[in-house]
Amino acid sequence: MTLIDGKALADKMAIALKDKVDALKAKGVTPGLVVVLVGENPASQVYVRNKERRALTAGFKSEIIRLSEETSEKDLLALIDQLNQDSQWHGILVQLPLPAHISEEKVLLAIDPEKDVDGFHPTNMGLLWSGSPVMMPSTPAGIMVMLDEYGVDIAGKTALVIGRSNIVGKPMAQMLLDRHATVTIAHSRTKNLAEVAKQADILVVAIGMGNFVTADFVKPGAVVIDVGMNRDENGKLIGDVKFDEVEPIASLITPVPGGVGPMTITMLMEQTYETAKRTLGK
Ligand SMILES: Nc1nc(=O)c2c([nH]1)NC[C@@H]1CN(c3ccc(C(=O)N[C@@H](CCC(=O)O)C(=O)O)cc3)C=[N+]21
Repeated sequence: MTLIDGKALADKMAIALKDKVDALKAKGVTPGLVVVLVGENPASQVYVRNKERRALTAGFKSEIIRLSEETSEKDLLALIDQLNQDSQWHGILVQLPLPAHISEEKVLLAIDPEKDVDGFHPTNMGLLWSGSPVMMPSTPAGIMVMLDEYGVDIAGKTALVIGRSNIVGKPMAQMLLDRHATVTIAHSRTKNLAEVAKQADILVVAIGMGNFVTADFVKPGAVVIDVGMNRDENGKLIGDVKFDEVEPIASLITPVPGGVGPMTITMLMEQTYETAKRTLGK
């Protein structure tokens, strides 16, 4: 059995989380997660709906604020300021990508780092890189939980992260480094990528190109984590890894859907719960 079942693990963690949330509610704190969605990006709509569903199942207070594509940067920043002040919200998530006329950097800077459950604020990114993380980006955090759950030995192993985004690639590399892997970050300018990838014991693929990683990229017995969320010509959700070809070679592999995606949402919930719990002593 080589499959890492992210959906099953997410469901298992959701049950445990519900109990933790009930206990926190008994102490008078209900975790609150607010999601801000600007525009009509259909893919974002699906993710946001999944987040809402999981938040309500966990017993959170949850709201989606939907703003039109034409919302000004100024109005969005004013809304974030208001949510920062509002004590019912422990976590604020502004769904990315934002429309082109809004500066992502300004928006992420505006979110109170203590409510930044995505871990995208430079303060939280810096804390992660300096070895004392508080808020961690959900996707790589979920991948670390999956690796641990499936007993993957990380220390001393070679890990290759393909993709260098602030959201996945960079924090993923740091988390693997923190667990004593020998980490390489590859990207679109990397030469001989297949050869480089073939050295890796742990291969994390986050480049956003459907079926990009084929059998010739994969060392026999490698652990392969597919962060990709692409649509094929029929609108079907596919990963960055050509699953059918790579699965027989890998020792463990995540499917798409049902792998990294559900765990991303679960980690967001866990992080919002932890953030709410931290307010108890305040
Ligand atoms: N500020 C911000 N934070 C994010 O965490 C964030 C974001 N912006 N923008 C978009 C990406 C993408 N993302 C996903 C989360 C869950 C699934 C997910 O649940 N996927 C399911 C199925 C989804 C389907 O069927 O379409 C699965 O893989 O099994 C996918 C993608 C969070 N993101």
